[in-house]
Amino acid sequence: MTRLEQDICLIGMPGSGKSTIGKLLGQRFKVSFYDIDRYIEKKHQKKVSEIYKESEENFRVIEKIAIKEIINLSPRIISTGGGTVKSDSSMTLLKKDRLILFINRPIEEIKDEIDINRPIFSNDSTRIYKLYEERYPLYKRYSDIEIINSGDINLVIKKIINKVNYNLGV
Ligand SMILES: Nc1ncnc2c1ncn2[C@@H]1O[C@H](COP(=O)(O)OP(=O)(O)O)[C@@H](O)[C@H]1O
Ligand SMILES: O=C(O)C1=C[C@@H](OP(=O)(O)O)[C@@H](O)[C@H](O)C1
Ligand SMILES: [Mg+2]
Repeated sequence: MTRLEQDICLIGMPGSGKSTIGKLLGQRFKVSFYDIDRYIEKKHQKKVSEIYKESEENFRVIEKIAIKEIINLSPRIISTGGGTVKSDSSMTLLKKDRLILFINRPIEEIKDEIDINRPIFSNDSTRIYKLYEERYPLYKRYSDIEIINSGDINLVIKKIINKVNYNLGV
């Protein structure tokens, strides 16, 4: 497949690989890619972790405005932040005309890699398990396809392309 037949949005836990995979898919298909967090950082000239630390509520408002602006730019691929699924109205905007992929990376692999000092984990490495429990139903609810992200990321990209094609009957 040389063309990406369907616009895509990636959801999943923090550290699951959404930003990395979104960028790789954009390069693979030579299509436009936006990462919501990077867009927010450019727009506000501030780290998302700082905005989030000041107030999650305010961050979710900023995030929803960013989603509206990004959608107007008609990107083919969008990577969300791990908590975007907490806002039903944000997900309704993203779900329209887009295939939603749940990037599910084994928690142990996420835990081994990420900095637990991220504000979302409040310096507590066990917090990620609780977060996964809380959010898993949301990732399932909003996704069309689940992708296990484990092992060679290039093989994961291939798996995504195959699953997207299969889903579209291509
Ligand atoms: N399959 C994989 N193999 C090795 N490292 C991975 C894999 N998937 C993601 N990563 C790494 O995990 C880290 C978090 O990825 P990132 O794309 O920032 O996740 P997210 O945007 O979901 O928070 C990055 O360092 C990335 O390179
Ligand atoms: O899970 C969350 O609530 C968050 C995840 C982060 O994005 P990543 O999933 O890309 O790390 C970022 O949007 C913000 O710090 C909040
Ligand atoms: Mg990210």
